[in-house]
Amino acid sequence: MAKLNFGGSEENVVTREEFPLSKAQEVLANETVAVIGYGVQGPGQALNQKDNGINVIVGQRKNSKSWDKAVSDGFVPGETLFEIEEALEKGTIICYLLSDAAQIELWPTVKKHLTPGKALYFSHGFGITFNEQTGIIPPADVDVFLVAPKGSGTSLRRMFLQGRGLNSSYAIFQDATGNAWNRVIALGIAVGSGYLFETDFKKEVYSDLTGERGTLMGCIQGVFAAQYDVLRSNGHSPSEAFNETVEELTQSLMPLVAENGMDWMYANCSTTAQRGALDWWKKFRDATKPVFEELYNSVATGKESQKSIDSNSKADYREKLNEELKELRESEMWQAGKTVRSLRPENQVVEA
Ligand SMILES: NC(=O)c1ccc[n+]([C@@H]2O[C@H](COP(=O)([O-])OP(=O)(O)OC[C@H]3O[C@@H](n4cnc5c(N)ncnc54)[C@H](O)[C@@H]3O)[C@@H](O)[C@H]2O)c1
Ligand SMILES: CC(C)(O)[C@@H](O)C(=O)O
Ligand SMILES: [Mg+2]
Ligand SMILES: [Mg+2]
Repeated sequence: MAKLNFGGSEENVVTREEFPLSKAQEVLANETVAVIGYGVQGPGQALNQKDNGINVIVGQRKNSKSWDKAVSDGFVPGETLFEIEEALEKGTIICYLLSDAAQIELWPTVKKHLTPGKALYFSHGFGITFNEQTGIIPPADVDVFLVAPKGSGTSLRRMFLQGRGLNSSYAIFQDATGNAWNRVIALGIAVGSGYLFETDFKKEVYSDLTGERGTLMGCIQGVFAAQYDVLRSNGHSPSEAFNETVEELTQSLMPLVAENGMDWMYANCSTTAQRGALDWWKKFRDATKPVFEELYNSVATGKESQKSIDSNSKADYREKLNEELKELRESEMWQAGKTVRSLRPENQVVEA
């Protein structure tokens, strides 16, 4: 395990150089990895493992869209694709990739199949950390660990196919076999992680819930909407407001920030932009910090996890979700975005 300096703090990370795929294949040679659930993470992790030569099977409800997707992705019913219980029985490592709320419902079934020496793998610290809400308490004689890709399952697969790798965190909650570290790192490499950084279950879920509600999705949509509204109410056209709020960020500036960092970005725009951005960033930090404190507190007190469990278990969950997504999709800002996206040259149909 390498110790790397992250802005002055030493942290443990595991790279592919240090733990190559050949080592992961060796560690997992006698294992059957059962990926339970084929939603967003399921396909990314199962397909990457399959392409990496790991003995992977999928457990999914029959007569579902996800079952059909698994078939069209190359998993074969009766050979590498099974009903959930059959996969649980066959698997020596159970990758529990149902939605966090569904994991509660299926837990008694999963527990039944966790015989001594097996491993229970998560991609989130949710079920274990909030066990008073989820009831997920594994038996003491199985390994329990997580690999949490820091991004969507869609990106995990795409980046794998491009020869790249998404970063993941890893954590061990229970080492019953004495081999949990090798198992979890091997899985982390096999699912296509670029590198792995160490965490624990509680830190993973607190940071993940904060991030997705914060800068990754909740906050960014709120900030987009605020700036777009101000531009629109001051007479700017939708195309101008969208380009200046979203399109330039995602298409031009963020890829450069990703490559070079924010100081480089500031240094490589006009002196006018530089001055303004330097003057304003602290004001935005100070304005949003209390909201982030409120958010973190809501995560740490278990309010966010409870809300997510409650809403997910309602019968009209999908219907309500679709209504809320429709509100976003049909907002003027994202309708303008649809037109803007269609105008990107790579999205234009070129006539011969
Ligand atoms: N979505 C992501 O990109 C992402 C990223 C990092 C970590 N995670 C974590 O990975 C895990 C899986 O998340 P996901 O987003 O892939 O899940 P998901 O919401 O896509 O659901 C996964 C599967 O659960 C099945 N399912 C739902 N309810 C069920 C039930 N009652 N009984 C049986 N099957 C049921 C669905 O058919 C689906 O195949 C979660 O712990 C999540 O927090 C997800
Ligand atoms: C992809 C995300 C937002 O990082 C993940 O945490 C999720 O829950 O889907
Ligand atoms: Mg998450
Ligand atoms: Mg996340």
